[in-house]
Amino acid sequence: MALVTLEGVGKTYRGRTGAWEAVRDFTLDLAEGEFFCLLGTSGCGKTTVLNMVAGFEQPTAGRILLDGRPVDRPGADRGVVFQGHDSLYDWLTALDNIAFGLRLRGMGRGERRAKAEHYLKMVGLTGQGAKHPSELSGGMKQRIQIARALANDPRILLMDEPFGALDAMTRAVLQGELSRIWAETRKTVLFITHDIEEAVALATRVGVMKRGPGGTLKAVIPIDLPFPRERTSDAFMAAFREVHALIHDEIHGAH
Ligand SMILES: Nc1ncnc2c1ncn2[C@@H]1O[C@H](COP(=O)(O)OP(=O)(O)OP(=O)(O)O)[C@@H](O)[C@H]1O
Repeated sequence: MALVTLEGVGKTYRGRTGAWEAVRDFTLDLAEGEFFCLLGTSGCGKTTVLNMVAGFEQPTAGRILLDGRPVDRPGADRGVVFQGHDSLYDWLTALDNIAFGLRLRGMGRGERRAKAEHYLKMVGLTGQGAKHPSELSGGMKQRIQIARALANDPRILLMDEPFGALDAMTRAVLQGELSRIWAETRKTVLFITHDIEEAVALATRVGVMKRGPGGTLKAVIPIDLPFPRERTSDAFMAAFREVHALIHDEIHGAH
């Protein structure tokens, strides 16, 4: 059984300016342990899809199942990592940010601390736990967000362009780190990006979305390359070209 199932999912927003069909007939099964990158141009509905899986938004058509049960609200079984780092609590240290969800679940202080330290180490920030978010770089804040999400041991990690605001070098470093962490934990990941290279570097499968209105899945491409991935290899370039060819029409406006 798939871990997450999206069955004919649609989302029409209704607001003051009328109705906008952001997503139409989106169908996808996510298997346990896979790293699925959802790729598409700006406004095609990627965030809307992720927000529905997260339970922040409700589909207006179709349904979403997690472990066979309908998703109708946010839950600790889904860990969300956003692009910005505003979701970290400024008044808490990095370590306490990581431990926040554990505290809510009633875990004792010692166990909480040990777990938070474990994930701090996993994201390469051992020794930085006493700093507050304002004392951390953008890349470090994203690492803390990832550690916090993992600490809650969710069934799936939902990542919405988590490296979108970072400079190219930091971004490449964090992509490598995330790939290593995924190989270590085999956590199921749904990762949103509009960066083809990022998708090919990280994913076991890439889903390319068609432009909206009515954004939907246009194709799913398995990326059967070993990790860690060598971006200058012929096989990587071939996969890049395959995905690029699919998204080309979306970028250049043809339908
Ligand atoms: N709350 C909302 N109310 C009305 N329309 C919305 C709302 N949220 C998103 N939309 C519209 O739905 C469409 C899809 O938006 P979404 O944010 O899902 O796209 P995206 O692919 O994630 O874009 P980007 O890559 O630019 O973040 C857009 O046309 C957007 O204007």
